[in-house]
This record gives sequence, structure tokens and C-alpha cells, in this order.
Amino acid sequence: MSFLNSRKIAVIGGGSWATAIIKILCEQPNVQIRWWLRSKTDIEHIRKFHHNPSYLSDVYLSPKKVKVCDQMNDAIKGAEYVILAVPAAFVEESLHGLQHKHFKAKRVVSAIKGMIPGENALVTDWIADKFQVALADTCVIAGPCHAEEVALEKQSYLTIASTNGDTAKDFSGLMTCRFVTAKPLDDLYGVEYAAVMKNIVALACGITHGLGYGDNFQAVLVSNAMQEIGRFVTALDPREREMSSSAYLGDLLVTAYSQFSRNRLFGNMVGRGYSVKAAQLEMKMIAEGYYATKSICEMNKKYLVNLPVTNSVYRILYEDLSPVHVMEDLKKQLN
Ligand SMILES: NC(=O)C1=CN([C@@H]2O[C@H](COP(=O)(O)OP(=O)(O)OC[C@H]3O[C@@H](n4cnc5c(N)ncnc54)[C@H](OP(=O)(O)O)[C@@H]3O)[C@@H](O)[C@H]2O)C=CC1
Ligand SMILES: O=C(CO)COP(=O)(O)O
Repeated sequence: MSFLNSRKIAVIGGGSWATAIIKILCEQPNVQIRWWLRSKTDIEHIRKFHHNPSYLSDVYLSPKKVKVCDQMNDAIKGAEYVILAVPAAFVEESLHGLQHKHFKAKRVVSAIKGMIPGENALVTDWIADKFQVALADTCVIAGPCHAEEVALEKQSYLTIASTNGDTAKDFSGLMTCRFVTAKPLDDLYGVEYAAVMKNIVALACGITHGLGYGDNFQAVLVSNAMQEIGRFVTALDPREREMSSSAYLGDLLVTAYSQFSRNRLFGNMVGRGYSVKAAQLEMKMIAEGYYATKSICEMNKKYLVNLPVTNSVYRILYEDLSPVHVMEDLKKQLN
């Protein structure tokens, strides 16, 4: 396959998910990936040794398919798809200096399960607004999938959601390989909000686990939380959707129960008595649910949906209330 015929993809972000996505894409015979990451030392290391020293360092990154770039412009120039894989809180800073013209004739893929803090915007909405990209030229990568399991080539499923069926189908093809099955779906908002909210639930699961609650309680917490996510998503974007499918329930389950979940780990530290600041300092990785909790609670001032789990996490993380007391209170609201 010549360079001219290859699929050109830019990946923005140097963390575990960006590294895993590149591994998946490299399974395609005909891709050329340009990868922007902010760390100059990581860039140098990847150029020399073809592994990311900071995240998923076992993953081999073929130099035939992957070119690392320290300039954002070089990464996105000529790309058909631009995949955003930095935590939501750093999207604005990472894309600083880019304008509408840089996104012309490109489709933007959000691999992010978070909201732009301060603006309380979904990443696809924010991109559409800020860079005048048509919403139909955006899509999201969702579904229950931890980067660490991709690195181990454990069978995984992804959902590619877009309002544009052709984009969802085409990009699903690029994300399907020996160990990943990606399926298209047309519910962009529902999938994106569910992916944001499941992180908050995983924080709650971590907190209760850290406090000493067991599996019996967590099952009740997760099933109540699933109803909560359904209520919120329906209030914002009412339509028929199968909430028990893997893009919604599946992602909630893996994040709530997996040893690899950053959000669960963060919550667990808070439940065991770490302050929020100390837990953040302890973790190199980012727990999106921390930011999402604030965004969803602020948004909900308008929608007034009953969100007992999200409100409880907010009270612990942002009002500095005792996790013990907040969970005692939550217990009375579950069924
Ligand atoms: N990891 C996973 O399994 C999955 C993650 N996602 C989503 O992917 C997105 C990216 O997360 P993930 O790859 O896991 O992140 P990680 O927690 O693995 O890595 C953190 C990333 O954030 C960057 N970062 C940290 N602080 C800053 C800062 N102040 N300014 C700019 N960048 C900073 C790091 O860059 P540096 O190394 O230079 O510090 C690194 O790229 C999130 O929205 C997450 O929800 C979605 C599905 C699965
Ligand atoms: O979204 C994920 C798995 O589907 C990753 O969740 P964490 O960020 O909690 O690790």
C-alpha cells in the first residue's frame, strides 16, 4: 500500500488511551499515524525505541506506521481523522493556537470520556462550536475498554457513535482488529453523556469500597446509578435507546469493577481517608470523574433530575463532607 493510498490519522495525547488506540490502528495494513504528545522526552524516547516510556510501555509502536510530532500542525496536516485523546481538562490547552482552517475537511473523533470543565460542554459540542466543525463530522469512541487490556490484546468491544452513519461505520472499520470489535451507533449524545457519568459512579464505587462496603452494596449502587444515568440522558436528549447495551451499561460495569479503573482507584483513596488533593498527587493518571461531577451537578441546576449518586460524590469531593456521613445519607435513597 503506497503512502498516497493510506488512511492518514492524527492522534492527540500521550497517555494510556492514546497509546492503546495507536496500537489498535497499527493492526490496519494501510494507516499512517501522526502522533502529537506534549512531553519532549517521551517524543525522543519513542523516536529511538518505539515504545512510550510513560504509559503502556510494553506496546510496540511501529515506526513504519507511527510518526511522532512535537508540533501540533505537523500532526494534523493532511489527516482525514483527528483523534482527541487527552483528558477533557487539557483539550483547550492542547489545541491552543489551532483555528477553524486547521480542521477543514477533517473528521474529529473524541476518545475522551469527560466534559470541558468551566464550559460544561461535551467534547464534540465544544469542538463543533469552537472550530466550526459540523457535528456530523464528529464521532466518539466509547464502550467498555481499558487501555491496559488492549495492550494485552484481550478481546474488547468498542462503540463508535456519530450522527453520521457513514462516519461511524468507516471509523468502526479502522478500530476493528484481531482483538477489538468496533460497532457503529447513531446515539452521539447518549453515548457521550453515559461515558461521562459512569466515571462518577466508579468514583462512588471506589469510595464505598474504601469505606469497607462490600460487593452486595456495590451491586445496589451500580444498579441505582444506571437508572440515574438513564434519567439524566433522557432529560437532555429524549429518544429510544437500549441502556443495557455495552456502550452504556457495559462501560459502567467495567469502570465500576475493574482493577484498571482510574476513577475507582481515585475514589478508593478518598474512601480510605486521602484528601482529594493527596489522591490527585498520588495518581499520575487522570480520573475524569472528578471534573465531570462538577459539570454534571452544575448542568443539573437547569434539568433538576434526581441524581443521588452524583450529588453524593459532589458533596464529598467539592464540599469536603465526610464520605462516611454522605454514604449513610445515600443509603437511604437507594432501592
Ligand atoms: N485509559 C483508558 O483505559 C481509557 C481512557 N479513556 C479516556 O481517554 C482520555 C485520556 O485519558 P488517558 O489516556 O487514560 O490518560 P492517562 O491518565 O493515561 O494520562 C494522563 C494524560 O494527561 C496528560 N496530562 C496530565 N496533566 C496534564 C496537563 N496539566 N496538561 C496537559 N496534559 C496533561 C498526560 O500527559 P503527560 O504524560 O505529558 O503528563 C497524559 O497524556 C480520558 O478522557 C479518559 O477518560 C477512554 C477509554 C479508556
Ligand atoms: O473508560 C474507561 C474504560 O471503559 C476507563 O475508565 P477509567 O478512566 O476509570 O480508567
